[in-house]
Amino acid sequence: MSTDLTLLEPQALDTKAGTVTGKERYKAGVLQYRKMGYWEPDYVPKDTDILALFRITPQDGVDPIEAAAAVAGESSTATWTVVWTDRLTACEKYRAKAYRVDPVPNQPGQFFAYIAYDLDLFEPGSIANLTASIIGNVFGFKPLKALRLEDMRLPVAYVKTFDGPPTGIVVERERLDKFGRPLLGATVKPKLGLSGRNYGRVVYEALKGGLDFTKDDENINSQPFMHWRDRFLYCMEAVNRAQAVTGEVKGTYLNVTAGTMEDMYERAEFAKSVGSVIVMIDLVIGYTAIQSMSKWARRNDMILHLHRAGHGTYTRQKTHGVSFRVIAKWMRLAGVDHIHAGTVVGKLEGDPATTRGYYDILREDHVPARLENGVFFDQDWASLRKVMPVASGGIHAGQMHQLLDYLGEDTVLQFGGGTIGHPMGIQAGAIANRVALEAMILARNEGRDTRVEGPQILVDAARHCQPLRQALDVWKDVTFDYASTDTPDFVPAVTAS
Ligand SMILES: O=C(COP(=O)(O)O)[C@H](O)[C@H](O)COP(=O)(O)O
Ligand SMILES: [Mg+2]
Repeated sequence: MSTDLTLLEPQALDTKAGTVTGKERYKAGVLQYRKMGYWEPDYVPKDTDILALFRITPQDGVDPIEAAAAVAGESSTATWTVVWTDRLTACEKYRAKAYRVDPVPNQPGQFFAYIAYDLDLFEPGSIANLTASIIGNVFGFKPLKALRLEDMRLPVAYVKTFDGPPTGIVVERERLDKFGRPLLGATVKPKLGLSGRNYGRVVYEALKGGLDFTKDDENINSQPFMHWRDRFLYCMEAVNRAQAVTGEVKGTYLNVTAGTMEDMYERAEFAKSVGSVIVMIDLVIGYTAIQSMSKWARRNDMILHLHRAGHGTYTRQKTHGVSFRVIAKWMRLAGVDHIHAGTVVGKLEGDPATTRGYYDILREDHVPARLENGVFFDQDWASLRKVMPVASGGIHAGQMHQLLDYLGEDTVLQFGGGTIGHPMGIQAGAIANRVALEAMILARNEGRDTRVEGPQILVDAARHCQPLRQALDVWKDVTFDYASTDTPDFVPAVTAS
């Protein structure tokens, strides 16, 4: 299997260093970025450098090396013209350095540009500060048709300036007393419109039927049909009753997303005061708000669930925006305990190889570069806690073997429609999911090949479980087989042995 970028065909790029030195360097006027020192092909990144890999699509006629140097310049110290005030600073150190440009395989006009940033350019422990440089002005830069941040290497020295997830996978499992299997959840549906009391009924039935969690949808906050306080009270009544009848720890992610930090803190404090073990926020609240909520969750021993609402606007298209693998890294730093990371088989974007990369980033302590999963850099997390990936969006019991196979054990499998839409009702929907999961885990632990035997294992389990039988019947033909937009650029090379 080949993961070496140097195997790429060299292209006719003029890669030689072109930095202007001496008196000419600081003469007033405009100088190419590569001549200003933002292209250093011989640069060897330091262990403490932050590295970024951009996919650049230069305008027609723009030299890719100059485009890469411009990205380095505009995302660090440069402006469009020479400024003599550079000389009042340690400018050689502070300049970001584009040090490598490769053509993207099979994508004429696109290039991978590697850029190194000195650690001193960034405030410790602030995603807002990091992103203001790395995805700041540079995304509107005219000489580029398009720009995408594909990956980052965050040095240990930087990782250590963040607290990371307040709870993490290990402690979450201990608090919930649930081991050896994925957790099961459901998003309450319909997304909008239920009153507090009806909403609480859905939560109760789903939890009593065997799910571990239910959750608010991303757009449920405090609307006229159900104010947040009503929802929190009815949900916690449901949680407490379900815990009493099942003897299991249960939770419901109460979405505290609101228009201001003050409102979010008020809602989170209330969730805590009525006994919730978990609160939820949406990605759209912004990086600083996420970090604030993470600190709150850490202080209050709460699990923090993040719904990645909005990410598709900038993660999905391969030539533009920010890859979700980078968002996943930022969110592990920022400190969330759960994050939606894709299902592969469900209704939303999720190529298997690319999704695997996200899951590794969230769950491993050391993530090696694996180009076939879209991971370009080794990433050492230096014992930062692990984030539980959440698989959610158009999944049902009939896919249980695939979910386990693709996503592994440390995950939350969330069936919204796939619980609440069950023909026998919500509790039956939950039973179907729990029985399907337990049957699959048992088969796996017995050493069976669940990837191959999965459908039969489900059919066998359904013989003794009418809710599972009905779930398999109703949803058996439901698949979402569409082409993925966000696929890796490298495939493993098959080598003869
Ligand atoms: O409400 C749902 C899923 O409902 P259902 O289970 O009924 O489809 C979630 O908002 C999406 O999963 C988000 O997507 P992602 O997890 O990819 O961010
Ligand atoms: Mg939703």
